[in-house]
Amino acid sequence: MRGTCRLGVERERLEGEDTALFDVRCPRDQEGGPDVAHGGWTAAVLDECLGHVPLLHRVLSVTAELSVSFVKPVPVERPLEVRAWVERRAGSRWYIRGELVLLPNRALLAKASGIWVQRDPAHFDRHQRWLAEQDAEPGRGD
Ligand SMILES: CCCCCCCCCC(=O)SCCNC(=O)CCNC(=O)[C@H](O)C(C)(C)COP(=O)(O)OP(=O)(O)OC[C@H]1O[C@@H](n2cnc3c(N)ncnc32)[C@H](O)[C@@H]1OP(=O)(O)O
Repeated sequence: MRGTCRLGVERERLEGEDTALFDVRCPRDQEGGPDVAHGGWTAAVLDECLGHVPLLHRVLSVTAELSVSFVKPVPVERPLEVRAWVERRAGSRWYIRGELVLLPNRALLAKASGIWVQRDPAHFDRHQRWLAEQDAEPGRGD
């Protein structure tokens, strides 16, 4: 699959059944320090890539948990790669891990693990109904 996104994911592909690879480049406007990515970009791109693994299996899911280790500063505007793989599945829960590396040497820059929960397409309609209830009953809080 080819395309671009605002996070700088340029290409994604499955490698075997349970691993996906993504060509990534941190855009200059995601800079958090001189020539290095903001940590929020690193977390977001790992969320995006790891969360695409269920989608590549035609499963709609949302992030329930995400843990990121920032190993080294991430340079902007350099070719990077995210590798994401399924560690295990339990019912509707996908336990996924991933790594962000600098090409061409594959130096490890960040790693992540998280849980994605399968949802049906009504997930966002359900959210809108919940939001309408919140608006109708300000102060309820649940
Ligand atoms: C249809 C999918 C389309 C996929 C493509 C878009 C990908 C988007 C990728 C993302 O950006 S995900 C964004 C970051 N993640 C989230 O927004 C997830 C927010 N959390 C949840 O929706 C739930 O906590 C979660 C589904 C992860 C938990 O599922 P569980 O099975 O562990 O718990 P449960 O279903 O009991 O839901 C926990 C609470 O969330 C509530 N909930 C679940 N789905 C909801 C919903 N759709 N709208 C409103 N509330 C919802 C649920 O009622 C309950 O509330 P209470 O504790 O008050 O009882």
